[in-house]
Amino acid sequence: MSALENCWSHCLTELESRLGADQFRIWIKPLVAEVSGDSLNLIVPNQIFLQFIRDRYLGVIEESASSFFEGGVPAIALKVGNAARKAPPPSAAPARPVPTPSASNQPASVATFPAPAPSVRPVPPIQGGSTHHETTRLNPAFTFETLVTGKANQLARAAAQQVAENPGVSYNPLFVYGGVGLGKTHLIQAIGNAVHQRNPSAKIRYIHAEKYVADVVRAYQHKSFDEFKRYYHSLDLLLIDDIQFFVGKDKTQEEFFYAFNALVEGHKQIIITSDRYPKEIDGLQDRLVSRFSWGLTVAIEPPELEMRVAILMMKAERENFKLDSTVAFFIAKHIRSNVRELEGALKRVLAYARFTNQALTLEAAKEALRDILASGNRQITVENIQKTVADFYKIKVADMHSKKRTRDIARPRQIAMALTKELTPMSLPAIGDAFGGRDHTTVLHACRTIEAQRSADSELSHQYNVLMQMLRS
Ligand SMILES: Nc1ncnc2c1ncn2[C@@H]1O[C@H](COP(=O)(O)OP(=O)(O)OP(=O)(O)O)[C@@H](O)[C@H]1O
Repeated sequence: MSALENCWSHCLTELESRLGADQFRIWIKPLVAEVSGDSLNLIVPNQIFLQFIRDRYLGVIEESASSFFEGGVPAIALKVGNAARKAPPPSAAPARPVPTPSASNQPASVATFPAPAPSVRPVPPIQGGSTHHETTRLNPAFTFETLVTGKANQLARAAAQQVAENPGVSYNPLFVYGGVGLGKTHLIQAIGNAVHQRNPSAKIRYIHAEKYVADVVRAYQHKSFDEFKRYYHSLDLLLIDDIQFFVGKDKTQEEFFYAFNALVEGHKQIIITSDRYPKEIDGLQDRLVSRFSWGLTVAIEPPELEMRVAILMMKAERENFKLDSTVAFFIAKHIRSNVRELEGALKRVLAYARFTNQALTLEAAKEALRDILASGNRQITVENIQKTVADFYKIKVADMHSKKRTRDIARPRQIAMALTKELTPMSLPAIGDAFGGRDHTTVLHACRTIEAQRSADSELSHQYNVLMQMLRS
């Protein structure tokens, strides 16, 4: 093996550990290395891939190569081509296999309270109780292995993994928040599946908040609160999804408060999700909100382009479909709102290709997604942005044009200006006009202020992302 071949071998090993298995498999593994004189040519499948590698990964590839040569960087050229793939060098770590159902991936049996549906097999009632308890399952597909990681969810995932390894010890409660379809349920069920796998006898309960409310109502009607309490207070892990559904349900909040205290005191783990940061959930009792911040609160943001492509590639792979990166980019560029929509678009494209019995080309994907793209291409207007932001911050649309400068009005107005700059082709003076005849320097100042504050203030950054998601969906 030549020095350059050895160097590429070294880069592969180093890049896999630096970038993580998902990014490595999607972006680095498809590169085919060829030595040409003193230069290392990396052959990529197409032009878009080339641009992406050049913009995002060439820097790290060069760093890695330079560490092999102890400082000197070999010439590395990116080229589009169809080079036959060589066998991977011996030191290159294999790509992570696609998880298949196995003992590690089996659904957890989870007790539920009380009987949710007659179709589910009943198991004997717990001692003294009059209500039937039944088994339900966590979704076996929602595991850490099938969750693609990116900037948008890496913190949440790291926290979730810690909690899965040490439930009741590290962060209690773990509170995960983020917009619709961004993987909150997937993440918390991954914790449930991991805990079950380590400890099959752990008493785990996943419940949607709406169902918990219904359980409280039923316990109330059947005067079976004692049993209700005994059941919930005896769990080892309680996963409760979409807690914003507790708003305005005082009796539910009270019961949950008792369950929360009993579980945390007993070092049993609670994991909660919501579409909002706890303090933003109007109508939730203060004592609950303050308890939610006892542990760790983490956000899941909408995935960036690269992560959306990785999700598409992974989902297609699981369906035994090799998705061309050009097609994956095309879908990911156009479907930006959330992962559920991304999955829907991919299913459509795959079904179309199977149904029409044709290869999954870019043309086929465009055809399959024609109506989604047509509706998604609608223009985002400044009026729409002003209304969405005003509703979100509970101020009047008129305040977007007014001269008021109090912070609770000036901040949303600045956010709306920054969003208008980002989401519409309007010029700074035109934006100034639309915001009560302000000068273009005021708009520029607003955009810069919001940009700086987004990097410094994670809460503001989250709000900005949520607004962006609302406007684009
Ligand atoms: N990072 C990811 N990697 C792989 N799949 C993902 C990822 N994020 C979300 N998904 C998939 O997207 C779909 C929607 O995710 P999920 O139901 O967990 O979202 P959610 O945030 O709980 O939505 P909602 O707010 O509507 O309850 C699921 O099929 C999930 O597997």
